Amino acid sequence: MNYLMKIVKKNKLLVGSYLLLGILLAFLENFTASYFQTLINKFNDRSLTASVIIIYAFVLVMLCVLSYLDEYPGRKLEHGIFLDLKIEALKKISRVDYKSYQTMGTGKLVQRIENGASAGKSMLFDFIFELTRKLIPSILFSMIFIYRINKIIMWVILIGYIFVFIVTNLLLKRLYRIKEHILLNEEEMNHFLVRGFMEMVIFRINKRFNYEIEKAKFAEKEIVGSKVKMTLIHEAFFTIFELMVISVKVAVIVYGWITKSFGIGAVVALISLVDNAYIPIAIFNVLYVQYKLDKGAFKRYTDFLDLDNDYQFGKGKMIPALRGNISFYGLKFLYGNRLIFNNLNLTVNSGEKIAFVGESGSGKSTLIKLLAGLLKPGGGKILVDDYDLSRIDLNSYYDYIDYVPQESSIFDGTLRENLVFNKNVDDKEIVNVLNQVELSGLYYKLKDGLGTELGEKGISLSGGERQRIALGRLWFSKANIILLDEATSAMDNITEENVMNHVMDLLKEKTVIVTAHRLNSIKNFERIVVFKNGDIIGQGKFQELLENNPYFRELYYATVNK
Ligand SMILES: Nc1ncnc2c1ncn2[C@@H]1O[C@H](COP(=O)(O)OP(=O)(O)OP(=O)(O)O)[C@@H](O)[C@H]1O
Repeated sequence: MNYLMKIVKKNKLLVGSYLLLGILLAFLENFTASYFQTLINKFNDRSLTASVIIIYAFVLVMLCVLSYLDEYPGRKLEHGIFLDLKIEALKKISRVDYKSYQTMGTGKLVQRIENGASAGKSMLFDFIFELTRKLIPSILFSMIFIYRINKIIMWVILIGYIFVFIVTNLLLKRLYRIKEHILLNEEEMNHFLVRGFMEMVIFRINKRFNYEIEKAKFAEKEIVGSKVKMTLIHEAFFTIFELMVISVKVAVIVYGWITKSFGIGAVVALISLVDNAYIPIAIFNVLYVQYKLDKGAFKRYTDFLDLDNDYQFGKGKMIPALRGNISFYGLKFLYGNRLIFNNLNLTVNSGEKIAFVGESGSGKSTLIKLLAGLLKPGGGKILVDDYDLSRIDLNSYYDYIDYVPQESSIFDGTLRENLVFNKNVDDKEIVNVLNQVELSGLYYKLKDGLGTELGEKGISLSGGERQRIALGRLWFSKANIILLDEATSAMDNITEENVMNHVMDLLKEKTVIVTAHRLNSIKNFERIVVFKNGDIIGQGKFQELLENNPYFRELYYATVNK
C-alpha cells in the first residue's frame, strides 16, 4: 500500500479533482432520478411549469459536461499509475543489492512487474478511487432519495446488500487459488518466451525448442483453463445478482399496487433508484473481487520492490578525489556458505598496473566485483586511498572507477550510446577512438554509422568487436581506477596486442587491474598476482614468476602449448 500512497501523494491535485468530480456526478445522477419523479407527477396532474423543465434540463446538461471533464484527470491517472509502477521497478534495479540481482530470472521478473503494475493500477484506480468517488456516494445518495419515498424499501435493499456481500466472500476463497495458479503460470510462460528469444542459438543447436514449446503450451493450457473457470464463477454470481434485482423491482411494483401507496412518478423513480442503489453494489462486487485478487499479483511485485537495496547508495561519504591506492586487509568473502576468500591481503599503489592470474574459479572476478562495490566483504576491509570502501557512497565512488566486466557489456542501443552513453561528444572524437580500438574498418562498413543499433547484448557484433567497444568507453571516462576483467579474451593475439598498447598508453597515469588467462598478454605488467583457490600464492614480474613460481610456470606453459 505504501507504494500506492506514494503515487497518490505525487498526484494529489489530480486525485483530489477526480474524486470531487465523481462525488458531484454521483449526486447529480441520483438527483436526476428523484427529480424525474417530481416532473412526472406534475406532468400527470397538469401542474408542470417551465422552471421544472429548465432545472431538469440544466441538471442533464451539467451531467453531460462534467462527465466529459471527468475524463481528463481520469485518463491521466489511469495510464500514469500503471507506468509509474513500472518505472518504480526500473528504479529498484538501479539500487538493488547485487547478490539478489544475480539470482533474478528476467522472463519471470518482467511478467511479475507487468502483472503487478496492472494490479496496482487496478487496485488504486478501479477500486479505491471508484469506491470513494462513485460507489459509496451513489449508494448513499440513492438510499437518501429512496428513504424519502419509502423506508421499508430502503431496509429491503440494505438486507440485499448484506446477502450479496456474504456470497461474494464465499466465492473469493475459491477465486484466490485460481488466480494464484494463473499468475504463476503467466510468469512461467514468459520465462520460456524470454529464454527462447535470448538463447535462440543454444536451443536451436541443442534441438531444445520442441521441449521449450511443450513447456510453454502446458503453461498456456493452465492459464486458459483457469481463466475460463474464473469467468464462469464470476458470471454465475452476476446471474444470481441480476435475478435478485429483478425480484426487488417486481416486489416494488407489487407492493405499490397492493398498498396503493405510491403514484406513477414514485414507481418510476423507485425502479430507477433501485438500479442506482444496486448497480453500484454490483460494480462494487466486481471491483472488490478483482481488488482482492489483484492484491496477490501486487504483493508479488512489491516483494521485488522490497528486496534489500545496496546500502551504499545515497548513504556514506562523498569523496572529492581518488589517487587510486587500493588495499585489501584480512578480506573474507563467502557466496552463501561457500568460502571464497579467507584473510586475503594485497596492496596496489596509485598508478600501478597489476594483472590477476590463476585457474578458473580461483576468485579473480570476485575480487574485482568486491572492489567495484558490487559485492560486500564478509570480513576485513577494502581501503581506497585512505577511505574504507564500505563507508563511501557508491554514486560518488563511481566517478573514479571504471569496470569492464567479463560478460558482454554491450546493451541494446546504438554504437554511439554504447561508447559514450548520454555524454555530448563530437562524432569526430568518437571515430578517432574507434580507430584506437581497431574498429574503424567496421565503422566505415556500417550503413547508419554511429547510429547503428547493436541489438540485444550487441548480437550484431563479434565477441572481439564487443570487447573493443567496451574498451573504447575508457576514452570517455574520467575514472582513475580501471578494472578490466578478461576484457580482451575474445580477440586474436595481434588485435589484442595493438588495442592493449593504445589502452595502456591512455591509462598510463591510472591504477589498472586486469584479469587474464592468456599470460603472454600481461608480460609487461608491473606486477602479476597469482591466485589459487582464493589465496595469493605469488607476486612479481613475469620473468621472476616464471623462474620462481612453479604454479605460474604450469599456467604459462599450459597456455602457450595450446
Ligand atoms: N553468484 C555466485 N554464487 C555462488 N558462487 C559463485 C557466484 N559467482 C561465482 N561463484 C563461485 O565463486 C568462485 C570464484 O569465482 P570467480 O568468478 O571469482 O572466479 P575467476 O577466478 O574469476 O574464474 P574465471 O577465470 O573462470 O573467470 C567460483 O568457484 C564460482 O563458482
